[in-house]
Amino acid sequence: MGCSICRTRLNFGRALSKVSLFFTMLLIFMYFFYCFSGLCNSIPRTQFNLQTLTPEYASQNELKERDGSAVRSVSYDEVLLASSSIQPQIPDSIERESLPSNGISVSNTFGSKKFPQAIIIGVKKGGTRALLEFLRIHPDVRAVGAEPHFFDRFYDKGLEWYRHLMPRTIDGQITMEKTPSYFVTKEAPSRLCALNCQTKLIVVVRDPVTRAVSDYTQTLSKSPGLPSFETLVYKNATSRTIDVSWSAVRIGMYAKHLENWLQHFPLSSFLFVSGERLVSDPAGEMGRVQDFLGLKRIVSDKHFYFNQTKGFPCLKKPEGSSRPRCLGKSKGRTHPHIPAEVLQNLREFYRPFNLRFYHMSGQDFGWD
Ligand SMILES: Nc1ncnc2c1ncn2[C@@H]1O[C@H](COP(=O)(O)OS(=O)(=O)O)[C@@H](OP(=O)(O)O)[C@H]1O
Repeated sequence: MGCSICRTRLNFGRALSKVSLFFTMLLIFMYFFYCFSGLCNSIPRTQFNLQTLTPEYASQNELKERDGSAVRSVSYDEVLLASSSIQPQIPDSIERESLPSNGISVSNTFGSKKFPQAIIIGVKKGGTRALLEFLRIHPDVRAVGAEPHFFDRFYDKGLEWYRHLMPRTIDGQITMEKTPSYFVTKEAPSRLCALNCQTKLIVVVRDPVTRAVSDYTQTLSKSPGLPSFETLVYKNATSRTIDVSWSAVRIGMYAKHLENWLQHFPLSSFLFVSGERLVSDPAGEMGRVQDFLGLKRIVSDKHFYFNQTKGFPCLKKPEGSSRPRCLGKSKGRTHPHIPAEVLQNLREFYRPFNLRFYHMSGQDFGWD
């Protein structure tokens, strides 16, 4: 009798441990299922800097390049994806000055990753970084710091790859990105329209002559042996025919590129921001941008001061920082001297394109 009670207890104990083992296994299985379906990403995450992995801590607000290798902030997402099969190539064009000035990345741990509702699609060297950084002060704007280059270089990586690059947003916040090369990419408008034809498009335009020189200055800074501007700008030096195959020239033919976009998007989808006014009156231009995006006018003249040394407007309090900050050294560079006659030739070349662009956009930018 006593023994049968013992046996019953023993069997009950065994059954209990089997049941608890079963539930433990079930819990582990559910956890892995939850993670593999991507839901783990909603767990509050930390962000850290590669700086913490490097012996020397970069104390400056912008990321530094040391011995040619960039030290840059890496989000948890980037590390997560780098170890997975879908690797987001962090574009070379990643803007090092896009980080908060304390060097610590601030991550939104709530909300979800959505496709952008608004994109700064161009133009290269127009002032796109300044615009994005100014917009990021707005509490209802969340933007990717780097240029995703999805609709030009990385389209084959697929939409989920693209969405994953986006920051999390909560209701009422808009997701944004900037990739200036979209404006001149033939396939970009149809690809973007296939995703969302309601996307708001912002184009920062600047005098195409100055833009071309700025573009050349950037290339020269990377390749000091580059031929002179005047060598590259002419297809035929004797006849002084402008070489439209040179990207520094081609990008400035705004009317041509806009025509391509207008095949897929109505004019009302666009806001053209003056690159010149973004420097002379940043608050005024930001007012227009906020209205276009349906945002409350929060970014105002209170946020800017003119830095005499830099020669550009800078932010009193950039996103994630309480200290004033200007854009990095690669923004607002001194341009090399170009003979006045060459600039004049280029100005004449652009005139018909500019006039057509003013007509198409309904705005006179006064470049002529
Ligand atoms: N606030 C402020 N600070 C610094 N620079 C400013 C600012 N606003 C506009 N700009 C102008 O932005 C030009 C660079 O344009 P982008 O940011 O579009 O360049 S890029 O395409 O992302 O490389 C850059 O061109 P360069 O002057 O040739 O360097 C600037 O003239």
